[in-house]
Amino acid sequence: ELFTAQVELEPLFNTQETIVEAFETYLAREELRLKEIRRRLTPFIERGRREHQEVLNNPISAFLLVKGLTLDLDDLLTISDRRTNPLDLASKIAAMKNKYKFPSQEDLGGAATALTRLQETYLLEPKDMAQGYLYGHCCSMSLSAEDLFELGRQNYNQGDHDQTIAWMNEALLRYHQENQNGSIANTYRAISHADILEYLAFSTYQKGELVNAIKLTEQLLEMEPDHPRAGGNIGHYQKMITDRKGEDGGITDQTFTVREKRATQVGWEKAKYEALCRGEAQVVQNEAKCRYVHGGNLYLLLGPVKQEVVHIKPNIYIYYDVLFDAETKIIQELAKPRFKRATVHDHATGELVTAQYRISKSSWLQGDEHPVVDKVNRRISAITGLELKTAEELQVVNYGLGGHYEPHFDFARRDEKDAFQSLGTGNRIATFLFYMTAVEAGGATVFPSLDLTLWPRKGAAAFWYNLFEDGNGDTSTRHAACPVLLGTKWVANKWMHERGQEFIRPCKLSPTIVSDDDE
Ligand SMILES: O=C(O)CCC(=O)C(=O)O
Ligand SMILES: [Fe+2]
Repeated sequence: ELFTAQVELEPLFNTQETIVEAFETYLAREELRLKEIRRRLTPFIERGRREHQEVLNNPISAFLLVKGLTLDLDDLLTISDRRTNPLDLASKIAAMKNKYKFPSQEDLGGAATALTRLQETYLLEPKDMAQGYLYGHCCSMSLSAEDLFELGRQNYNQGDHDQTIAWMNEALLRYHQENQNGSIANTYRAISHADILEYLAFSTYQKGELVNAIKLTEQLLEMEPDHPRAGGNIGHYQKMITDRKGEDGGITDQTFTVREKRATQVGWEKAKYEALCRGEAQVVQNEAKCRYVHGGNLYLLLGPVKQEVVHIKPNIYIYYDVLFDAETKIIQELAKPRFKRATVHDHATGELVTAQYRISKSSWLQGDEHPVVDKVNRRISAITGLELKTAEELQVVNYGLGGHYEPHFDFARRDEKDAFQSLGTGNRIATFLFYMTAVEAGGATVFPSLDLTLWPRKGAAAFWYNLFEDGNGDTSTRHAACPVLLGTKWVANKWMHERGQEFIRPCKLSPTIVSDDDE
């Protein structure tokens, strides 16, 4: 899949350019062909304008009249019917499929899902998105009725009827606008008014709004009296209404706020996660403070780092300016050729699988493969004071379209089937997370139990312990990566493990939380 990492979409510009070239050639040839047809038709038109007797009186022009409607007509038809040009185009494009990257149906689905995810998380309106607006940011494009219809259809296929209705309503509006300003020739439309109405009616029915579903289906029937399904559907809906009589009119959701309604749909944690992604519901940390630290480390004495304590118990730190632009570039170049779609642990089987709730690509960089990786590793060790011998390799991540990672723990739970057992280094004691890019909008790291949102700052890093001192997982460290709304998000993870930290952070029997003074 290409949609799971932004960098993987870059080659599509090459593909697009070649497609444009192929069509330019096609158009130029077609234009020539049409011009030739017009040129050959001109004598017919001119003869028609002349005095008929005069044409007939001259044997040459009489001959031409006869030739025109025999030989010349055959030639005209042959040229009108010439298929070599479209066939050339088709075979050229078929050949391109082996040479260039093309997105798949799965990519199309993934890209549409991404838009839905962004819409839900950031409470975007389809009518704004239809104009290309995202969170007050706009761009020079807008969606056509066909585009909007396709988004509706993708949502329909995923069984999301609220979204289907929202997009189809926009499609309908745009359809009428386009018809009014004549911006599209009706003969070449890929969809009809009736197509949109059918989706609208059916999703409305799926939501249980039978009266509205009947109204919409009646409109459909008016447009297409022979529609194969409309008549039957109306009968079916009417029968359902009769059967339902006497029952309560159904649930109205008017008493709920948007957020409450969302919580009933997706659960408390996800609703909180989304709110934090929007920068809402954050608790301001009064005790938060900034300072320069060196922790007695020689390396840092040469240049202490700026530390901000953004949360206490559990302690979460942000370090500023701990990754330099030149290093970021090298790390990105090293990571790109080895990108693999990010996987998650399947609880039941212990296997690694891809999942909709984690959309990104990542690769692992070894300390000895480039001096920069080694230097960065040593810097993490110096900042955190932790032993890195037992740490995992540096994981470099690029998020995809609407890329995100839903709430999760970085540590393995006791019931999890050999998550890290094979490594023999114990559980993930701590997480060090570099932000390699700033994200234009969205893409925060959020902690739903802590009401905490961290906005990516280029060159900064977040750090926290995942385990209590007795080795038990600290469930309040559950966190998530919000969908990227605008811009690019790259991060790099370093997960430190328990082994090797015994003298640095000796384990205790009671689950005391590391406090700021413990370092
Ligand atoms: O990208 C982020 O903000 C968080 C990433 C994360 O939690 C992870 O990769 O485990
Ligand atoms: Fe994580």
